[in-house]
Amino acid sequence: MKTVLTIAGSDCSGGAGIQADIKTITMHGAYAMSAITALTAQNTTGVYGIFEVTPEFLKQQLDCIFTDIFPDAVKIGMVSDAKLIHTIAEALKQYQAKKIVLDPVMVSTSGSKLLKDDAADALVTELIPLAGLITPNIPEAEVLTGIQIHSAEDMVSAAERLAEKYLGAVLIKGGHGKNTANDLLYETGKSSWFYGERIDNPNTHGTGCTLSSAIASNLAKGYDMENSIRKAKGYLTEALKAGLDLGRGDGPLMHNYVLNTKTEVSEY
Ligand SMILES: Nc1ncnc2c1ncn2[C@@H]1O[C@H](COP(=O)(O)OP(=O)(O)O)[C@@H](O)[C@H]1O
Ligand SMILES: Cc1ncc(COP(=O)(O)O)c(N)n1
Repeated sequence: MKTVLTIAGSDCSGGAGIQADIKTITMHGAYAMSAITALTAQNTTGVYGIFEVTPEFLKQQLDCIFTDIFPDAVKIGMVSDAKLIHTIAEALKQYQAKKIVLDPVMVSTSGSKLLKDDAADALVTELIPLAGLITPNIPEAEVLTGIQIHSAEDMVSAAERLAEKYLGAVLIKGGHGKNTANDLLYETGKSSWFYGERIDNPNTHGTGCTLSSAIASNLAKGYDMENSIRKAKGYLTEALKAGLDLGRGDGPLMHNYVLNTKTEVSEY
């Protein structure tokens, strides 16, 4: 069985963060492990509290994982603090972690800051260079490049700018566009579009977390970058299309939509 580690924050309401990642990795038939950077008190209406772990405890979690069940791929999500970012970067180098997908989480869909102001530099200088793929959404790509993105051409310019700075591949997600949901991959000087049908569903809590952990799962299973993204986008689109409607705000995806006909283990 392939193994995937997610290093991210916990979302007690189950739609984003560690919980979305574990559901996604499990639905991909891989073994999910987690190193938790922070507990968040949040639900579909907003983020109400963040309780970070200490750098020492994060390192302890990473040591336990890497010295026992080595992950075939690693996904990194919310890491709000510079010291925690540093701890992760050092551990990934120490254990020579492979296939690192980094979702540079900055602000939640509900509008809360998930990255401290003084941590953005550490993310850029310490963690992004270790990633094989980074997956910024449009507002995150704007912060990372200083380019205002209003069109598909702007997405290409931003991806080129990011690729000049970092060695890895860049996927700019287009979910924040109005009528489209097209994502752009820029890898070794070449750009490829992943066209997605825009689904009329306001319940998009955790889309970014889900996409990046699906990509990490596919990479762990041995697919190349392009196929890993194509398959991940297919999974995400179906999970959104399934039309789950939970909570009073921006609800979660149906990660287990493939079980549509048999919804409980007891039915097998
Ligand atoms: N309404 C939608 N219909 C179809 N795909 C969507 C929709 N909203 C987001 N996506 C897709 O979800 C993924 C995450 O994108 P995005 O929402 O931009 O990231 P984030 O969750 O990090 O803000 C991308 O593949 C994007 O194209
Ligand atoms: C712990 C955690 N990690 C990431 C997100 C971002 O997800 P989204 O952009 O869909 O709100 C979140 N809300 N919570």
